[in-house]
Amino acid sequence: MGLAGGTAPSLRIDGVSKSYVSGKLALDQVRFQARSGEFVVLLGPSGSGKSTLIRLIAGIETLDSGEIAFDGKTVAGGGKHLPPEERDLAMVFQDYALWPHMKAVENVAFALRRLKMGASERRRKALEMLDRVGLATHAEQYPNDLSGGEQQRVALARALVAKPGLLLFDEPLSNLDADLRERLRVEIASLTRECGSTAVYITHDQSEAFALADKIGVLHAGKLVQYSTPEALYTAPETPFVARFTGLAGELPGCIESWIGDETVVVRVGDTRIKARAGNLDRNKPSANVHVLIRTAAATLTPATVDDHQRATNELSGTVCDVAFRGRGYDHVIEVANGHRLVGVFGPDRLDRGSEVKLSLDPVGCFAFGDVDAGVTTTPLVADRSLASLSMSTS
Ligand SMILES: Nc1ncnc2c1ncn2[C@@H]1O[C@H](COP(=O)(O)OP(=O)(O)OP(=O)(O)O)[C@@H](O)[C@H]1O
Repeated sequence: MGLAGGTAPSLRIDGVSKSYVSGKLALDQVRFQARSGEFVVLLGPSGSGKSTLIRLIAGIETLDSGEIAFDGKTVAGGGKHLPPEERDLAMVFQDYALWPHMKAVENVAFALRRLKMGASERRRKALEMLDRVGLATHAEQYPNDLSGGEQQRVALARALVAKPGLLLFDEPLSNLDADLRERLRVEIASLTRECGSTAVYITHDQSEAFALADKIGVLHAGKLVQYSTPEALYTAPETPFVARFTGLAGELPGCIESWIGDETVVVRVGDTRIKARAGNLDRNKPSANVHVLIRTAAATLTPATVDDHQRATNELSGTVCDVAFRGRGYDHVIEVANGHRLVGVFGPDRLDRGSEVKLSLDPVGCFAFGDVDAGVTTTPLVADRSLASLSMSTS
């Protein structure tokens, strides 16, 4: 059975704000567009407004101001609010949300109830869809007799069976263990793309976001702080928050020594110089003290040699503090100048704790930011191993 259904709508979110009765401003002037068939991931920490935004798109919540349009037609805003059942969408929830009194096949067939087809046709399509998600043999079981991963597959089949124009995913993998997450993530990606639907997927997991997205929107305290391709987000984060939330080895304080053009600075850090992309800096507004934020993938590790006292630009010396086996190689924690640490520094060989090393930093993965938040740490908020292998040559 081919999955491609009707036409997938483009999606426009325009200046959308939402506050709750508590007075809490959950979304503040959020604006982005998705093309027909695009897979958008909204990434942000807990409380950043992800669920609120996806619920507004679904029509489960009403917005305060702004507009949501599918294919240029307003579904919410300006006094209009189309109910969820009139939006040609399906949603996959974190907690599966299956009907406990219905068998798997009945849960899936239920999504076809509004279409003009007989019960046997609905059942046939539901069985086909369960087969597509690998659950043909579980069709007659009730949700309570299925594992979490199986229940989420039923929920995925239910979302896909009516071939909706828009698919919404509310952290669908967060209740599953690591191995299952990875397998189901791949299935979600391939089935959604085969279906041709426009998709909006929310998560706080950056590796999931990078693996799935055509576009990633990063939410921070109700604001969409960056909306771009995964490659652009990784190589050109616009704020320290975005850089930190998408995986850093660490941050080193320094001061600007010179500019190269308008986009690159040379920062003096201890006894070395680091060439870095000028994050939020403006060469016309001097900002002497900055932090260099360093991607894990930007750091290449080699054992120190006797002539290493001559430091080239973007080379640091350090000491291995910790080493962890990661299958394909090893992640190291390296202490560099003034006790600052870089974590998740990948190398094919184990370098023992206490050994002296040389770090070469690719300028493409180094970002100089002024005005970084107070209380800046050298430990990234997120240091995801799976991103350590991302190439820095995507810019
Ligand atoms: N029903 C509600 N009533 C009052 N405040 C709410 C309600 N729902 C969410 N909020 C608040 O709005 C803000 C955004 O919440 P939201 O659930 O959208 O964030 P989130 O990024 O999805 O977080 P999480 O990942 O923890 O679900 C939070 O500060 C939250 O406390």
